[in-house]
Amino acid sequence: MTAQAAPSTGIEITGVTCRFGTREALRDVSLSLSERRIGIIGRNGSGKTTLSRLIAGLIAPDEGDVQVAGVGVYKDRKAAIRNVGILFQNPDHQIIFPTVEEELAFGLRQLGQSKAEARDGARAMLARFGRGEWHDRPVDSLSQGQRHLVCLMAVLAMEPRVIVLDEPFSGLDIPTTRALRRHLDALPATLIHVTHDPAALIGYDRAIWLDQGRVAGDGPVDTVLDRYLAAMQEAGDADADL
Ligand SMILES: Nc1ncnc2c1ncn2[C@@H]1O[C@H](COP(=O)(O)OP(=O)(O)OP(=O)(O)O)[C@@H](O)[C@H]1O
Repeated sequence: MTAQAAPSTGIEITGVTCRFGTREALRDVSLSLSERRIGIIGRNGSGKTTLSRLIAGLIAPDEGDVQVAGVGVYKDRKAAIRNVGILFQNPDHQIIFPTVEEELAFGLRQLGQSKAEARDGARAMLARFGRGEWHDRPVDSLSQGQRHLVCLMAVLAMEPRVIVLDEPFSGLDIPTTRALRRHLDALPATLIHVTHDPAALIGYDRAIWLDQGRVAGDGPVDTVLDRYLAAMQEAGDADADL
């Protein structure tokens, strides 16, 4: 019997252009991502969130193709939720249920778990972050940072192969950030981490710098960050794009 080739676990982005009206958020981007820890940096409006949403299959490219582990993530949503989880920048764009436990259990139900399994899975995840008492808390009663943590726990509970994190530490206090960072570092999943903070990418395998919808830098973190920070210094305050 011949050994079968292992299925691809990588992310293949091929010739992707993404427009909003006449604005090109991404232009002809091709990336083959197989590293476990990948950072995406760039200025406001450079296309980072658009790229994250494409990888998670939440939007379709106008041109080109996005595959994760061999799955067309926009076309095959059922397979995509097993392959990719995304943490949005704003928790209120993600949360749909009134209580914390329901929010965490929802994703597990989507994966085919029974009600009881999903409830147990949700409670186990809350316990892992020392937030067991949150299970019946109305989401409305939590702070923005706490709601962000709920979203992250919901993604982690589903154990996707790839986790896309859009500014995962925004709004979290220092102990929670540290606990989260430790937890993320230990995960076997591939992490795609969108950030404005170069320090968040220390120890990462690869950094991608987006500028005006194109890849301006791609390679080892130190090299890409050096070039990115030099360019930001050069741009200076006068060019702040608000
Ligand atoms: N839904 C939308 N409708 C119209 N334009 C959009 C939409 N989403 C993004 N854009 C535009 O696409 C470009 C890229 O936006 P994107 O949100 O991907 O940037 P970003 O790098 O994530 O920015 P930030 O760091 O500010 O979050 C911007 O010019 C933005 O105005």
